[in-house]
Amino acid sequence: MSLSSNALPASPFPIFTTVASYREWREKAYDEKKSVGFVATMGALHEGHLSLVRRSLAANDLTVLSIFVNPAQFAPNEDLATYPRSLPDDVELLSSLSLSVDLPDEKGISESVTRTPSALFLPTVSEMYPSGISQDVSEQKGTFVEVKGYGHQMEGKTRPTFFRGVATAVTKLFNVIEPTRTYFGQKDIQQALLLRRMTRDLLLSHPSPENLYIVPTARDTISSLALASRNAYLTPRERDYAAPALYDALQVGERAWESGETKAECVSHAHRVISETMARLNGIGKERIEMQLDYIEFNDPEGFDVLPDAVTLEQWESEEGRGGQERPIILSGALWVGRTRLIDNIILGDPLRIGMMI
Ligand SMILES: Nc1ncnc2c1ncn2[C@@H]1O[C@H](COP(=O)(O)OP(=O)(O)OP(=O)(O)O)[C@@H](O)[C@H]1O
Ligand SMILES: CC(C)(CO)[C@@H](O)C(=O)[O-]
Ligand code: BAL
Repeated sequence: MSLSSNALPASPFPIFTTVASYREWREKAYDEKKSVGFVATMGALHEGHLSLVRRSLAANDLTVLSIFVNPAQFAPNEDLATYPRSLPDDVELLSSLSLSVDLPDEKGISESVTRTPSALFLPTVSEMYPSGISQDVSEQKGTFVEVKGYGHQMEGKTRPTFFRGVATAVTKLFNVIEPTRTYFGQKDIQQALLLRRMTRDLLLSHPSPENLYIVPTARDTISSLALASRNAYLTPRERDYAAPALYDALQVGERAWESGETKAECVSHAHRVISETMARLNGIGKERIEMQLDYIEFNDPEGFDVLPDAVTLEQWESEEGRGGQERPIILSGALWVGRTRLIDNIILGDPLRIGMMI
């Protein structure tokens, strides 16, 4: 797809489709000693994305978003072709976003300043992959980034090439945007933690690992369903009655964990929530909703190792259980509802210990 500037929606902020044009703008920000916050997205923006943008507006002079549906993170059998794309709506949403921030003026007196998104980076596939890109890893040529040992568990078990695609695209985005700070969502917790590790391993300075922030999951105010672009695939009945079962199941697992049950028991309680929802929704005479649980699991946030079945909260909190470190646990799951794959997670323990914002 090529993007000519007259195909772009009108916008109060510049939209850069080339690396060169963005870099000119970034150079000016360096000259003016302005900090740049960055939010990477695949578009079809929703309140979850906006919560990341607000965090960036609060802490940075300038805020840049990217919208890029990255082919390398979609396996050949996944939904690259149908992924929701809504650029005019996205630009409209961003155009109406502003945040009032109290800043000291030259005399140190606090004054209120209104910040709005500063720029959108909207590259084409060929701009991002000058050597070309195939979704089939065996056919790929060129340079790729792999965070070895951290991308095969949890989401990587079902999507084995996903994190290689994400790490490659995000490395490129970081190289272009050169953010002072960057913001990722808890909804994709493995992605955020893996990318923080990548910034550390690659000795990146823009952003440095401590400037990669993880923002809590934004949820539907009524059903608590985690907001996601792919929720657009859900039918109203799937969205209202089936999809919320994933978070319900995780919450049941969380309560069982806190009451001292073993990991295996907690997982089994969570599974039961899904199977009972399926039975309730698909009773005689009801329009069928296909639901298929991919996984519900407890993982160590450090290396994403699966917790042993027999472990309990008491054991995890003991010196032996977690090697003397006060690490929380990721309780996460993935559920198919119709053609939509939903993911969600709860952090068991103190989220600050994995550097999450609150
Ligand atoms: N509900 C949410 N709360 C907080 N952050 C979110 C939420 N949804 C997405 N994000 C974050 O926004 C960034 C961009 O995500 P992306 O554009 O893939 O949207 P998405 O809603 O996660 O899409 P998908 O439906 O494909 O999972 C990621 O860092 C992601 O974790
Ligand atoms: C981080 C990301 C923009 C990389 O393509 C994507 O995985 C996403 O939106 O979560
Ligand atoms: N937010 C995750 C992007 C993906 O599933 O491809």
